[in-house]
Amino acid sequence: MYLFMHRKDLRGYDLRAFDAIRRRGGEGVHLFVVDPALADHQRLESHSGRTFLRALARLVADYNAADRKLHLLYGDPAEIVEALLLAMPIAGFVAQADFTPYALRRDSRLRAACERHGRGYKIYDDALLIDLADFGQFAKRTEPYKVFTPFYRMWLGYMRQCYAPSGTARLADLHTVRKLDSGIENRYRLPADIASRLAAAARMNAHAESPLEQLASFAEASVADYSDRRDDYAVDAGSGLARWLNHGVLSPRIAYETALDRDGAEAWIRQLAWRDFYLMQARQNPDYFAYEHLLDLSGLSDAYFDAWAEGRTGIPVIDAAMMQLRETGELPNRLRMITAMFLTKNLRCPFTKGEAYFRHMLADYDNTLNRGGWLWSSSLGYDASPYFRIMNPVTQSITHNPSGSYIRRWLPQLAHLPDKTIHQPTPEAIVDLKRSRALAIEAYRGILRPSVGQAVPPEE
Ligand SMILES: Cc1cc2nc3c(=O)[nH]c(=O)nc-3n(C[C@H](O)[C@H](O)[C@H](O)COP(=O)(O)OP(=O)(O)OC[C@H]3O[C@@H](n4cnc5c(N)ncnc54)[C@H](O)[C@@H]3O)c2cc1C
Repeated sequence: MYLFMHRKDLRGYDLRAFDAIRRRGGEGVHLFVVDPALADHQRLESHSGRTFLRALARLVADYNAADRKLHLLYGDPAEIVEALLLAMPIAGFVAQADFTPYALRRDSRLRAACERHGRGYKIYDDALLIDLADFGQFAKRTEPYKVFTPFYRMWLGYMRQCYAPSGTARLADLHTVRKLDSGIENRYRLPADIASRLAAAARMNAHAESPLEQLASFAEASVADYSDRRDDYAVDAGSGLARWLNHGVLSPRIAYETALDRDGAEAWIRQLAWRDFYLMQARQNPDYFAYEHLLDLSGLSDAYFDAWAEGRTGIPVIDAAMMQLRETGELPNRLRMITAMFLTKNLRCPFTKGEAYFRHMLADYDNTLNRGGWLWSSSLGYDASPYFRIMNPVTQSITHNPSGSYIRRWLPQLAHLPDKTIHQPTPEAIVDLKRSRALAIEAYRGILRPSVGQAVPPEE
C-alpha cells in the first residue's frame, strides 16, 4: 500500500505519479491535508482562499466522478502522515514537489517521518513543462539561466526535441483505500466551517465552466489575438487560467498541448515559459525567497502602504487598479506591474509588503509567481526590471487605455473628466511622480550596489 498526498496537483489526470502507480499496481491511500498554517480563517475568506477551496472542491468532484476515494483531513501534514504510517501498512509516501521555504520545512519533516519508520519517500515535479535535470543536460549547463531570453530560446529547442507529453493514467486506473483508521479520521476531521465552505465552493463550480472547458474556449476564440490584446487591461484578454494552473487543477502540459498548433499561440506559450522561468528560480536560485534578508531595505518605508492598498494615492490608474483588485481578486498583468512598481519605487515601500497584500487579494495567488512579479518590479532577482527604468503610471494609462474607460469604471467619481485629463494625478496625489522617481533611483542604486552590477541610469 502507498500513501499519495495531493498538494499543488489538485487533479485526477496527467500526473507522473499516477502513471508510475498504475505501472506498479497495488492500492493506496489518497489524501489531501488542509494545513491550518496555510489555510487560516483570514486566508479562506480572501479571494485567493476562495480559489483554493474551489480547486479542492474540483478535486473532490474528480474523485467522486471516478468512484475513487479522497480522504480530506485537517492538521499538521507531518503529524498526520506519521500517524498514518504507524496505523496502516503503508510502504511508501508519494507527493508533488514544492519549493517555498515553508514547503521545504514541511517536507523535510515528512521525509524524516518516512525515514524513521523505514518507508519510501518519492517526490514528482509536474509543475513545470520542462524536466529541469534533463533541461540542464540539454542546455549543457550546470548553472541556472539568469536571463529570460536565452532561457526561452533553449526552452523552445528543448520543447521541440525533448518534451515529454502528458500522462495517460486516470483516477479510474488506480485503486484507492476507502477506509482510514477511524481514530485518525476522528482526530483530524475537517472542521465544520471548512466543510461547509467547501460545499459552497462545489456549488459555485457547478455553475462555472470547468478549467478544461475554459482552456478550450480560450484556445478556440482568443489565443490568436492574445499578443495584440494582452496589455489592453480594460478588456483583459488573458486566459484567466493561472489560478487553475497554480493549484494544479489544470495540467500545464494539457494547456501547452491544447495551444501548441493554434495560429498565433506563440505569445501565450511564451508566458508559460515565463512561468517555468520563475518556477526554475524557486528550485535553483537559493536567494529567491531570501532577497529581503540579503539586501538592506531599511531605507525604505511603508508609510504610504495603506494609501496604496486602499486606492487613495491620487494617481487614477493606481487607485482604479487597487479597487478592481479588492473587489474582484482580478488584476491584469500590466496593472500588476504598474501598481507593484509604483509601490516599491515611487512610494519606496519594501516589496514584501505588497507581496503579502497580493497573497490575500489575488484570486490566482501563487507564492512563487507572485514573488517573481514583485522581484521583477522592485529590480531584484534574476532578469528584473533595471532599477532606473521606472514605469510612469500616467504614461502607462494613456498608452494602454487612452479613453480612460478603465478608470471610469473603477473610480466613478472621476467619470466626468475628459479623456485627456482623466489619467492625470489629482490635486490630492500623495507623491510627485518626477521627484519620487528620482528618489527611488537613488534609493535602489544604494540597495543594489553591493550585489547587482546594473548600469547607471541613462540621461533623461
Ligand atoms: C507583481 C506581480 C505579481 C504577480 N503575482 C502572480 C500570482 O500570484 N500568481 C500568478 O499566477 N501570476 C502572478 N503574476 C504573473 C501574471 O500577472 C499572471 O500570471 C497573469 O496575469 C495571470 O492571468 P492569466 O491567467 O489570464 O494569464 P495569461 O495571460 O493567460 O497567461 C498564461 C499563463 O502564463 C503564466 N504567466 C502569464 N504571465 C506571467 C508572468 N508575468 N510571469 C509568470 N507567469 C506568467 C500564467 O501561468 C498564466 O496563467 C504576477 C505578476 C506581477 C507583475
